[in-house]
Amino acid sequence: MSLDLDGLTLSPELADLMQRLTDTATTLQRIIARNGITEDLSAAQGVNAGGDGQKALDVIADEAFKDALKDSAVLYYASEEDDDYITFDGGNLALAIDPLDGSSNIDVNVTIGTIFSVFPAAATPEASFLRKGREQIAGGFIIYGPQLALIASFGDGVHKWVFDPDTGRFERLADLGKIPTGKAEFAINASNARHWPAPVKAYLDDLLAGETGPRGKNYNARWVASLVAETYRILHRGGVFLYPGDGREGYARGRLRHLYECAPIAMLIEQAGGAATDGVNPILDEVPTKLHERTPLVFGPVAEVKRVALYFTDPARAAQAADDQL
Ligand SMILES: O=P(O)(O)OC[C@H]1O[C@](O)(COP(=O)(O)O)[C@@H](O)[C@@H]1O
Ligand SMILES: [Mg+2]
Ligand SMILES: [Mg+2]
Repeated sequence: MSLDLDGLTLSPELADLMQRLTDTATTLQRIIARNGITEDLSAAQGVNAGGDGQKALDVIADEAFKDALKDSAVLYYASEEDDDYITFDGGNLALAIDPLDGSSNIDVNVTIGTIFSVFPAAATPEASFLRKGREQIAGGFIIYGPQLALIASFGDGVHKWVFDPDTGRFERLADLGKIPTGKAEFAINASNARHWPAPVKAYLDDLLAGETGPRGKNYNARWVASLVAETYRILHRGGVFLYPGDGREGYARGRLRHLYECAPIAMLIEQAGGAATDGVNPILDEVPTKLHERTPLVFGPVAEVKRVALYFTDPARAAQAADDQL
């Protein structure tokens, strides 16, 4: 096995799936490393079911994962790149996947990833996937960056592996602990500020006011436009992420997809002692009604995410409340 699963009690089917996902990731990493030599992986390929333009690598990644799942325990497959659920001759698992996350970064050599969510297979694809994210048996992502890495949770904390190109193995490193608190750093696409709802505008105004404002400190901003990269950073050094709904046409529920982006990220964040909401309600308690459903997403340390919620529910207290009163 090239993925070290020692010490984890995964069912044989889930262990096999994790192995297949990471084997495919090493293939994709090699393809990504050669971008531009014989093929332009950012070339436009059409439009997916969610209305996003597809890049060559979106399609290559989706096909690679589908191929890798032949004869696996995955019965139902739900992908960002497919209009509908796909049924395989599988067994007891249902896999939702964003095969290639952060695709606007392919042509600029910036970190991209694959996000995955695993449920027990039920009688139909809808019954398997359209349920609370709390019922996931695995959630995580693979990140194609300076390092190829895997971050995953099976409901017992957040585990981390780094691919060693010398041995061809994903080596398991120390589990990630709690998301660090107190890091004055936020991630939001500020170009949408004029479209944000009032609570989000007010929250960001208070952060941007810096040490003379209500939060009393200066904040740093980061926006990689790659959910896997923002999540990796926040899990390791803290800070808060927001992709809210906004006033642009089609963005009332933000941009990110509940099933194969937000639910697995929310599982990791909660397992790291943080919180992930749609602004107010926990993502993992919400039930999507369709495959490509969007949801606003806010995540980070619990106190900060609760404070964001106060801007929606009790704006008068939002900036002033002490962390332990949130
Ligand atoms: O370009 P925007 O609106 O800032 O959106 C960036 C967000 O879109 C995404 O790239 C969406 O994912 P895909 O690349 O899988 O479509 C996220 O990774 C990222 O957080
Ligand atoms: Mg994505
Ligand atoms: Mg994608």
